Amino acid sequence: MPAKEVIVVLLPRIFALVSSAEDLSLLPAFAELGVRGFQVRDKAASTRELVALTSAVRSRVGVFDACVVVDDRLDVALAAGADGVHLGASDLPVEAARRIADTASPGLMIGATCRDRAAVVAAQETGADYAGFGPVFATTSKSGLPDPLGVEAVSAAAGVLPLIAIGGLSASRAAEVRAAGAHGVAVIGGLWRQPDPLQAAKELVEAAG
Ligand SMILES: Cc1ncc(COP(=O)(O)OP(=O)(O)O)c(N)n1
Ligand SMILES: Cc1ncsc1CCOP(=O)(O)O
Repeated sequence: MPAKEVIVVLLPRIFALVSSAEDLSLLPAFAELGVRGFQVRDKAASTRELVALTSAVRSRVGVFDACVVVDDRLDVALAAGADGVHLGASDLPVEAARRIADTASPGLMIGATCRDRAAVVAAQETGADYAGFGPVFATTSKSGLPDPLGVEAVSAAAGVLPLIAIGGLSASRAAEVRAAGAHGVAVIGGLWRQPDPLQAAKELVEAAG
C-alpha cells in the first residue's frame, strides 16, 4: 500500500462525477484541461453496466494518467481496474473495504463520505485515504441530504485527511473551499449542467487545479 503522502500527491484536485447520462466524449477534453479525477456514479446502472461504464471512462481518460474512482461499489472498482472506491454511510464499511483491498488491490484509494471533523478522524482510523466532505453548499443533484455544512465546516475539518468538498461547487466556490483547507472538489452540476461544460472545466481547473 503506498504511503499516505503518495496518495495525497496522486489525489486529483477535481473529481467530475460521471453517470451514463453524461456525454462521455467530453471526458478526454476535461482531462486535457486538467480535470484529472473522475468518479463513476450511476445509481440506475446494473452491476454489469457499472463495470462497462467504468471501463469506458478509464479508456477515455487513462492516457492522461487520470484517476478513476467508483462510487459505492468496491466489487466494481476491482473488476474494472479502477484506482479507487468512494464509500458512504450505507456502503461497505471503510475498514472492511480496506481489508479486502489490501489483498485484492494494494494501494486502492478509498474515500469516505464525512460531514464533520469527528467523522474524518474516524475515516482516517479505519483506513480511508481521503474524505468526501459535504454537502458544503446546497445541491439539487441529490435529495435527502442534511443542510449545507458551509465553508466554516471545511476549515474545522481540515488537516486530518485530504478533503474533497462536494455539494453545489462551482469555480468561485472551489477557490473558497480550497482557501478554507480543502484539497479539492467533486462536481456534478457545476460541470455537466453548465451551458458550456468545457469552459466550466477550465474555470474549475483555474480555481482549484
Ligand atoms: C467525493 C465524494 N464525496 C461524497 C460523495 C457522496 O457519497 P455517498 O454519501 O455515498 O452518497 P452517493 O454519492 O452514493 O449518493 C461522493 N459520491 N463523492
Ligand atoms: C452526491 C452528493 N453528496 C453530497 S452533495 C452531492 C451531489 C453533488 O452534486 P452537485 O455538484 O451538482 O451539487
